[in-house]
Amino acid sequence: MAAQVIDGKAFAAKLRERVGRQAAQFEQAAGRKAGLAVVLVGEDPASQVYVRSKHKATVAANMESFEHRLPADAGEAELLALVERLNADPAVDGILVQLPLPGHLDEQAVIAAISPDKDVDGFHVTNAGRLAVGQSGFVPCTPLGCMMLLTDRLGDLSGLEAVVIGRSNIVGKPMAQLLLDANATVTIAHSRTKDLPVVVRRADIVVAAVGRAEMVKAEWLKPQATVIDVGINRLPAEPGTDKGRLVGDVDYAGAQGVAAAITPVPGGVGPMTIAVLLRNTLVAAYRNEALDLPEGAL
Ligand SMILES: NC(=O)C1=CN([C@@H]2O[C@H](COP(=O)(O)OP(=O)(O)OC[C@H]3O[C@@H](n4cnc5c(N)ncnc54)[C@H](OP(=O)(O)O)[C@@H]3O)[C@@H](O)[C@H]2O)C=CC1
Ligand SMILES: Nc1nc(=O)c2c([nH]1)NC[C@@H]1CN(c3ccc(C(=O)N[C@@H](CCC(=O)O)C(=O)O)cc3)C=[N+]21
Repeated sequence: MAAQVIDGKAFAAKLRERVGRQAAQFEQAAGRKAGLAVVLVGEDPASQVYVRSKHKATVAANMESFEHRLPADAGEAELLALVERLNADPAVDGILVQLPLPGHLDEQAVIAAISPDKDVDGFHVTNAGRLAVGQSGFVPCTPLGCMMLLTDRLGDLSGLEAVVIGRSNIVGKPMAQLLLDANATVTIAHSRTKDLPVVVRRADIVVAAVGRAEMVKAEWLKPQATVIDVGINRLPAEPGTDKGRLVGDVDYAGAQGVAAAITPVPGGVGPMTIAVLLRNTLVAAYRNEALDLPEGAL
């Protein structure tokens, strides 16, 4: 039987709608809209696409969107000064500095400059630490979105074997942390893992966050596994076309014959990331105004 397709796009649309309704209520209560500032340094085309879709989604969810573009050769002092201004701006609840930054800029220093209470990406060490010790803070959008899809599908994850492939600070590590908090038995695999197919084979839940097109093969999967494919890889354009198609880190077609359920690329995790960003921004807005988020809101 073919695997079920986990429709992240539809799930994300519902989440954005809920956030939009709550954002309208926030505006009533606070006398202003919740605000998200996005900072883009340079002209990376993929980043420009993301930033544009974040802007549209923010406005559609009844929030204010502030876009700041700096040239690719902007100095670190200039970027840090902008972050400081956004930290101090009461109209800004959330700050996102689009990554990757051009090579001459120190990403860690820039992230460290963002106020943890406005760090809706959840990348600041304060928020990473809060996640690690179980305090409430901001959780990175992509892993939180993956968890929403998993718990929606599987309910209680207690005792399930989860394998996360990838250990980045923005996806793999926080993903593993969330799965652990949900009482899964968690393994983190990475480029030094000796026998990845064998490790993946024991997983009831596979989260692939590697950045290698179709690396995870159908034969690696345990039958009836649930597969969350975070990877976004653009294949080279076919002759006669201008853009290559997007694929994930998992051999999607093959996995469909083995897995119980799988997220597609596009239309899986990607749309969830943006929806959770809006959710985090609204949570930040309620906190910044010291208002209580309505019970069971999001
Ligand atoms: N859908 C979405 O919203 C988002 C999608 N992404 C996508 O997710 C993917 C991962 O992103 P990100 O975490 O930032 O990537 P990074 O490049 O920071 O991390 C990749 C991880 O994969 C591991 N890895 C690399 N090669 C192998 C291999 N052959 N076998 C096993 N593990 C390997 C690396 O191991 P090691 O640590 O040993 O080097 C590393 O931990 C990318 O495709 C990215 O575009 C990212 C963010 C959001
Ligand atoms: N500070 C920061 N925070 C991020 O959250 C962040 C970042 N920097 N840098 C880049 C990555 C990547 N990322 C994605 C968001 C949405 C889609 C998305 O919506 N993807 C669509 C397809 C989009 C397309 O067609 O290109 C989909 O999968 O259906 C993908 C990837 C956020 N990131």
